[in-house]
Amino acid sequence: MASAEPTPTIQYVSQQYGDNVLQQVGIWEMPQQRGGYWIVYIHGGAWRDPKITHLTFLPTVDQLLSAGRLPPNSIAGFASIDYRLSPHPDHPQDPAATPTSELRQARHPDHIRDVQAALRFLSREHGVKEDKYILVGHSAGATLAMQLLMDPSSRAPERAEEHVPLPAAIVGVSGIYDLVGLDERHDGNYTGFITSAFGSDRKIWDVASPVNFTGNFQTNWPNAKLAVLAWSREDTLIDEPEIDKMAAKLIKDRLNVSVTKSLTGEHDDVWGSGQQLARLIVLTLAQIRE
Ligand SMILES: N[C@@H](CC(=O)c1ccccc1NC=O)C(=O)O
Repeated sequence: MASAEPTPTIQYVSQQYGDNVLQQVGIWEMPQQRGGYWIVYIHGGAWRDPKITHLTFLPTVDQLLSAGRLPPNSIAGFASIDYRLSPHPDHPQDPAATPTSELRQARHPDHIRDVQAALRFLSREHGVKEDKYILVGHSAGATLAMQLLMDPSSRAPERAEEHVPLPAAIVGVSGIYDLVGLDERHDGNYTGFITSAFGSDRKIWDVASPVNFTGNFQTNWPNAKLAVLAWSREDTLIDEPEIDKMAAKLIKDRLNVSVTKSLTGEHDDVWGSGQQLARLIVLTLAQIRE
């Protein structure tokens, strides 16, 4: 039956979930395929790079739709979250001449609050429900994915308006999980962007770092199916101890963890063409649909 299935049509919209221009989500919805998982992406860019936006997920969406590798009805849609960014010295803004809604002056916990607000919006407006999506984060986006599980306000079932749906699986790609350790191993070269995002108090960096989470990830994420951690040995920005320490913490907390170091290329190559993220998503889907 070569000609049976028409190619699924997919509509792209971007929608605001807040007043800042960066408080928006890109959504690719497959209306005729309700019932499958949503794939929700959080981009990286060190919490500050305005050139890395939700649209960096587009090559992955294209790959997944064109490759014909997705089982029928396995995907309900794709969403990619923008969130308010911190200041970047290479992209200065004049506060006197810039509308507040365009200022990039976020400071932790603004980034994670925006991710939570975006997930609530996606749940309300698009049916992205608890356990019915895979959360994929790259670099600082992987930090945010883990921070979602660390934050008690993510889990407020008694207060419906605050409740944030948690994913069935998380895929952390080239993630930052230990802010102090990462900066130390890079001779303080990351102090600038970490300070821009978290302030100068390293005690706050430690509390915000997923590897130092004093709670238990499994307790906070009781319906977890799978945590995937992926990294490329050719990544010159994020080194191996990041994925190793994160894996150790998740395993200690008794989550089902899959670690792969078989990505290739530089830090941003793992999402650049979309091929590697698409492959990770296909594998993750296969594992959680078993
Ligand atoms: N392009 C970023 C740098 C960046 O994204 C980055 C640098 C080192 C380690 C991790 C990084 N990104 C994580 O989200 C910047 O302009 O600050």
